[in-house]
Amino acid sequence: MGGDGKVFTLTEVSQHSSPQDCWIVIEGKVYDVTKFLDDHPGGDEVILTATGKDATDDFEDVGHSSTAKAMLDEYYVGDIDSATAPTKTKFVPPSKQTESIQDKSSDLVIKILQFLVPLLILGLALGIRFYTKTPSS
Ligand code: HEM
Repeated sequence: MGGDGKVFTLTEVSQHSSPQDCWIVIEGKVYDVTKFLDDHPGGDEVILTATGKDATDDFEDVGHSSTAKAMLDEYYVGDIDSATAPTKTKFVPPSKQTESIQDKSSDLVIKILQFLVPLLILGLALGIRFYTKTPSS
């Protein structure tokens, strides 16, 4: 890669967030995309909103082509100090796991309720019918 192995903090990178001076962080690498802004098929706006943070997810979510990924190299200026901007992608699996565990337990509560509520209504209806029934002789 064409970079000189510099390491930047997220604060340093955040200082380059304008159309005249625009850096973005993708997968732990810092790119100076100032010259690319006008040429970006997705427009400069989206790239500018992805500054000052780890833009990996934003970049990936678009489903950029391998051509787009290969273009990154040209703008590489250094790496991000991971202590200042932990790469989100590395932490997605565990957080997704806990999310789904939480989801599962609340799913279970909903399933139990979905089972119990009709039973309660049925019981109530039968109870009312039992107590209001005119005694037949
Ligand atoms: C240096 C960084 C980037 C490069 C080199 C790049 C390159 C490209 C290229 C070549 C395309 C055309 C489609 C393709 O080949 O996949 C594209 C489309 C697009 N890009 Fe990027 N991109 C960069 C960063 C970003 C970021 C950070 C975002 C969003 C926050 C973004 C959002 C989009 C969108 C929305 C399109 C779709 C445009 C359309 O289909 O009309 N790009 N980009």
